[in-house]
Amino acid sequence: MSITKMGVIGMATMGRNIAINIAKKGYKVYIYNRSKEKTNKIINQNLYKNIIPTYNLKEFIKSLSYPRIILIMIKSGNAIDKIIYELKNYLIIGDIIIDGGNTLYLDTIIREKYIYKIGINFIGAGISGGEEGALKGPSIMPGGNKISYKLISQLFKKVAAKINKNTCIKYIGPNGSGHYVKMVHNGIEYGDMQIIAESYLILKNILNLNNEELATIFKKWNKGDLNSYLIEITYYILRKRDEKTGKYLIDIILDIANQKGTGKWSSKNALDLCIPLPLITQSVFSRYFSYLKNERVNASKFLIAPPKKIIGNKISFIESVRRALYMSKITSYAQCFAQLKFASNKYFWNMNYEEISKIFSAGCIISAKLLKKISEAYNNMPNINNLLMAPYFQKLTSKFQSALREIVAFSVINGIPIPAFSSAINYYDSYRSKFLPANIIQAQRDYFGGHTYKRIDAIGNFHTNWV
Ligand SMILES: NC(=O)C1=CN([C@@H]2O[C@H](COP(=O)(O)OP(=O)(O)OC[C@H]3O[C@@H](n4cnc5c(N)ncnc54)[C@H](OP(=O)(O)O)[C@@H]3O)[C@@H](O)[C@H]2O)C=CC1
Ligand SMILES: O=C(CO)[C@H](O)[C@H](O)COP(=O)(O)O
Repeated sequence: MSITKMGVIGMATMGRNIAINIAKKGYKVYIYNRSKEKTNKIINQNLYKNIIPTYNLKEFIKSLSYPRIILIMIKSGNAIDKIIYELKNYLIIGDIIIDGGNTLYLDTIIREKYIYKIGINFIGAGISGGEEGALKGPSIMPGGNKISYKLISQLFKKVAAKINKNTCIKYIGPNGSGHYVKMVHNGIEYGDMQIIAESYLILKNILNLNNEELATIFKKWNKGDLNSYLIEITYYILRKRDEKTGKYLIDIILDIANQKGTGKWSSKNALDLCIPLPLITQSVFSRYFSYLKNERVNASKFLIAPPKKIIGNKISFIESVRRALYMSKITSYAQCFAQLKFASNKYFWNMNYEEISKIFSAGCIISAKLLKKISEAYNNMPNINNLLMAPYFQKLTSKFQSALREIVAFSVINGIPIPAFSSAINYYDSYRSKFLPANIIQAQRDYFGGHTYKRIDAIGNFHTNWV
């Protein structure tokens, strides 16, 4: 069946730009937004004749042909339930609703079940790329009923980002799997942003570099292994001047990092699954630390910093920071892909990690050169438990670990907070540890609570009368 038209609900940043993107590909796009101002704004821009405004849901649905394909791009949470509740009055068996927002995968699992029961197909699609990606080609992670996905796949392949011969969309799996992958994508995004921020802090505080010098370093890094969207925009951010004052904008931006919460979802999920995700969790906590601005300012007057140690060779220090950043990035992706694997097994999603790394390769916030190495690693070893064990990453981390150790130690000695960098080396060391001191913890649990322990020389649970 050939699709020629579809509907988009929600004309804020993402919905508007995806609607334009779809229209550019020659489809008729009927748009609807709760408040009419956003709809009128896009129409007044006179962009494409095949973007057609509608002002209530009834009119919106009537404009579409069967099966009606409706992409919802609105604020996640209750708003999605409300809109589905209204839509359900007008939809018939076989119509397709796609939730393209940042929805919690657990909500998608519930909604898919409910909507499927009434005969409507539901796809929970993670979409990444921000404003620019939505317009030029985002990375799309669809989950849900595979037959419905097949109906919309041709259209969405035209909309998605392309890199080399790869189109950044692939069916992920049933029910909430697409939104789960988007959640993990955002966890990676939090980690990447935090380790870039820590690199900036180390270089700024230890080497006293100015914004132009810092920008030059990021520009150079972007030409090598660290090549990524986030490193690229950091270069532009560091050079941007404030229109009002003429000063560097970065020096005027308050050091409080906000969040909508998807990074927190990743961390909470890892805690629920009982799997380690320290770098992402430290990145979430770092945003929480940033909120304590007044307390931090006050504490800085009373809690003494250590005396500054001077570094020897500036050039080799910068190279160590680059290696520390790359090593941290690798451990971060290793943690997050291990999280995907654990969840995929638990929920029977049968995820393909090679394909997922390819979807992340362009159009999204975490697009990076490293993802090519990750997809190659999964191509060679599809069932590997942890990316650190892939021969390429074994070799690379054994070479780069000393730089990360050096930078973490030097930052700690100088009193520079680097929670994500230090969690990266701790993850690496914990993962490669044949022995961890959990025997002490287990003995303590048995001592105070009779919780029993296992022995290395016998099978079963044992309890000791410790006193
Ligand atoms: N911004 C980004 O960079 C990215 C966002 N996303 C996700 O995509 C989705 C859309 O994001 P974005 O475009 O930024 O928009 P926002 O998340 O800022 O949401 C604003 C839109 O939601 C609509 N809305 C809010 N509540 C309701 C409701 N109860 N009923 C109907 N409509 C409602 C608003 O309508 P009204 O104008 O009437 O208020 C408006 O169109 C979100 O889930 C977001 O998390 C995903 C990737 C990137
Ligand atoms: O999904 C996104 C990109 O992939 C959004 O930009 C996301 O909302 C940013 O997350 P937060 O507001 O929590 O920093």
